[in-house]
Amino acid sequence: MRGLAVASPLPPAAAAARRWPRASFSGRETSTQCWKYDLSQDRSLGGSLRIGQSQGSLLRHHSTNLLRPAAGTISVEQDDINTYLPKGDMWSVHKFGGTCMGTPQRIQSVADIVLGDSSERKLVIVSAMSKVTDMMYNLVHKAQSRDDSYMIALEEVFEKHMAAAKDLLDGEDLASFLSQLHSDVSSLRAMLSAIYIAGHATESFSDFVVGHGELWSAQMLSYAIKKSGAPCSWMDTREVLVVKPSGPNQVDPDYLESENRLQKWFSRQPAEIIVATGFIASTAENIPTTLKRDGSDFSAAIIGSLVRARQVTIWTDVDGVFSADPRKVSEAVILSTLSYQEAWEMSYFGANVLHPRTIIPVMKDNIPIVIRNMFNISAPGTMICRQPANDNGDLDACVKSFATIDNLALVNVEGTGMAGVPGTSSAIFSVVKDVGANVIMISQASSEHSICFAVPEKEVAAVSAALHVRFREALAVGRLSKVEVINGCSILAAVGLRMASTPGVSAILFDALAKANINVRAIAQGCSEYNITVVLKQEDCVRALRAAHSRFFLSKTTLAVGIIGPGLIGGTLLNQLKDQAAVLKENMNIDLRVIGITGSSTMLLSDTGIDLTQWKELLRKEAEPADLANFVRHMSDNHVFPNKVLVDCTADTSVASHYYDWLKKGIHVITPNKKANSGPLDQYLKLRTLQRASYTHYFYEATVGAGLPIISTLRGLLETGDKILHIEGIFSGTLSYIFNNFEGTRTFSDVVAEAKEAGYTEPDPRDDLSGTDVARKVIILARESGLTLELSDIPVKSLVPEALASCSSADEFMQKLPSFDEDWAKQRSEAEAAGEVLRYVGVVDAVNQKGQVELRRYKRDHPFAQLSGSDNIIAFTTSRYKEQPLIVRGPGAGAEVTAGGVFCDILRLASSLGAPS
Ligand SMILES: NC(=O)c1ccc[n+]([C@@H]2O[C@H](COP(=O)([O-])OP(=O)(O)OC[C@H]3O[C@@H](n4cnc5c(N)ncnc54)[C@H](O)[C@@H]3O)[C@@H](O)[C@H]2O)c1
Ligand SMILES: N[C@@H](CCO)C(=O)O
Ligand code: NA
Repeated sequence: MRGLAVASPLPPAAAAARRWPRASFSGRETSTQCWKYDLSQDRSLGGSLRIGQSQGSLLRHHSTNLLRPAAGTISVEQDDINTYLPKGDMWSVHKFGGTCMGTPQRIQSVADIVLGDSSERKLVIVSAMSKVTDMMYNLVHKAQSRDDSYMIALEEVFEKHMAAAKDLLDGEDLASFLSQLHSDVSSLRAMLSAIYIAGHATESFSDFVVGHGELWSAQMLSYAIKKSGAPCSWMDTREVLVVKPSGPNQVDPDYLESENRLQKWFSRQPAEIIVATGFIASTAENIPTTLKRDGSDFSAAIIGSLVRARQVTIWTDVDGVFSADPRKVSEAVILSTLSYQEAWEMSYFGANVLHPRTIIPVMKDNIPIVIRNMFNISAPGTMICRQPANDNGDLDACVKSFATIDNLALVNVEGTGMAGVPGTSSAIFSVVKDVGANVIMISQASSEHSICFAVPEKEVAAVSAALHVRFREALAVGRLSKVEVINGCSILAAVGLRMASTPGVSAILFDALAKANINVRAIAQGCSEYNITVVLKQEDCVRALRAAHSRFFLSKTTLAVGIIGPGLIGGTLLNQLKDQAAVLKENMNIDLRVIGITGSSTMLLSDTGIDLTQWKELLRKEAEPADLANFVRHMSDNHVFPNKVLVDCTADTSVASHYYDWLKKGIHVITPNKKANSGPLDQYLKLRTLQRASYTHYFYEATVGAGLPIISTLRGLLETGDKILHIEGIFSGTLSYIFNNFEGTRTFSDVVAEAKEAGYTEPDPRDDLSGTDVARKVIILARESGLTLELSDIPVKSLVPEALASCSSADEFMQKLPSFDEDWAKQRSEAEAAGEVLRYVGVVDAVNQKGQVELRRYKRDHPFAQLSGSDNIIAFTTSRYKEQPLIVRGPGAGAEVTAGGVFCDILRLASSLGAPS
């Protein structure tokens, strides 16, 4: 049918003029998905013709038909029409809403957009100027409530349009518009006066009044377009668009009648550009009415369908349809395409998409709708069509968007008496219907022991009460065990057409939720699989939305970081994060935001991320008194980021004692602090058990060997089934440095001071010299290997002279240390005389379940004697590495390498949260 016009040898304008008076369609949606063109009414056509489905016959018959018309019916497969129709002379339909028509300048811009469209024929649907529809409803309201200020209000309406017209038009156009405006306002005055007298307005009176906004805006725009010399008519759609009521505040178009009327209209006014009124229509009896809610979009879709438009463009003030509410998800993106069903689903969830009703008329004709921003013409907008062309088959791309609904309650009806008993769900939902509550989602497991559904929270009390009444007996005898209400719920829905045919989508969704530590209360997925709906706690909803969105969308794996202890390691880490953040974002899609830094006296908090180029200064100037509880609350209350990590860069036992609670709250923990893993065994085991049982991560690579891969190497051995026999090494960067450099040229105390200066020592160097730091590392590795040892089980040879153990500060210790230099010089020379060196080593004896820390002497050719700087060396002897141990060696202390090790843990966390590897 559309092919008739397409293959026409006539010039386009003439073809269109001929087409419409003669085009009459019937039986358009047949069961065989055929389109039929009824030529019987077309007197210029004679005979009978049926068009086949192959390209050749289609085209041949088309041209035959046009050159030598025949009467009868043409049926063409829908797909053929799409394939063979050239787009050239088809209609382009545009719709401009009230905001687009808000001022004379905007109306002029609308005219420019229409003129810039190179389609041969354009039909432009407009709403009333912004606020005018409300003004018109207000007139009616005032008149029927006997408020005679309706006269002044009508005057304001008049003034507004007159002013706009004077700005926009001139000469004869202006005169004729104003004369029409005058005459319309007079009839409105008469109508409103009648309403005032009656104290009542019928729906059609009201519709008559209200529809004038569109009549005026359409006329103004058509004059504005004509001013540029383009042929343009305006159409009062009440003359063509016939609708019938189909429910409260709802109408259905009468396509056949509307089409007939449209043809007649075209036969009278075959212009290339037509500006038509949105929103208004008439009944079959020619009584003015409106299309009710979302009226103008609906008008555009119906008219788009009537003229078989190439495309319907809905102009608005946003760049298109977002992948999620941009107020909640800052990385939401504009979708380039959506299928009709996806748009449908999304509009249900309140996304700023078209009302589902609007989509129906164009959907049946496969006419694409494009949503575009009139204030940003460069944005291509979102195209809603049958099967988006750019669906490239990516797993991630099959979810198009996420939406949420808040303020819901779940009702759970449970009991063994439900299974296999037909009618239970019918009974439940008829109660819900009687209460008038709206069921948002339903879920029933196939065991049939429970059925749950979500309703708006404000309706749940009535639903619950009614269910208790209805099932009183069943509850009393135990056939039902409970009717339970769970308040404070939200729905998160993932929408996407290709979820249907793509395995793994729900796995990704639930994985993202699990990793954000979000509990899912109920799940529903319709058979259409356009939508997976999960019910969760309302307080988790935005976080869930962000977690799911960032997992599917491309956008970054976002991780909010809280740094505790911005000292040497913490401070170096902050600087490394500053330098690397942009690269990570660009190359790895990882978005790290430090949202808090706390030292022991002050803390700095931010909801969206601290500017790391000046964190030191900010911490000095804008900080508040430090309070660890508030700091942690700031992290856990933050709903901007789905994933959070606390990085403990202190050496504090009390900070470490909180890890368990933080992990419980779903906050990941990363630390170079050895206190937790080398503290009391029971607490350590509790922590590890929690870590294993949750999706919350606890990483501590830098606790042993700083940035060297010690923990990860050990884990790799264990997890692949190797057996640890023995771990031996130099675990202290400080002591390594000291004995590597204590070669007779400098005193022992000087070398210790150098190690401290180089940042190798613990905050208190006695922790290093006493062997405690090494013992802690031995314990950490021993426990990691499965040994259940306490720190006190490790015999430690302390290098701290007894007399200095009681020094009150690290400084005092450093001052008094030189008095022991002689003793040290002696020990060193004795070893040297024997061709040996001093080395401080730690041992994990897994076979005998023991650990040990001591100062040993090694021959000069021993690998432990070959170290330099702050090198650590760790030798793993295992079942697989039995003859030759696996050795890891390198600098094992120092700010950069340690902070680097902590940073590595942060990235390990990001990657386990879904960042690319
Ligand atoms: N220096 C290294 O080479 C190295 C290597 C591996 C591991 N580590 C570990 O890294 C951690 C930090 O070492 P560092 O050398 O940076 O020490 P540091 O003394 O320079 O820094 C510690 C910071 O933590 C702050 N702090 C202490 N208690 C706090 C509390 N309760 N709340 C908030 N802040 C607190 C301090 O004010 C200081 O700013 C230690 O656990 C250490 O064992 C250090
Ligand atoms: N003080 C420690 C830091 C690394 O844990 C050392 O010297 O090894
Ligand atoms: Na390490």
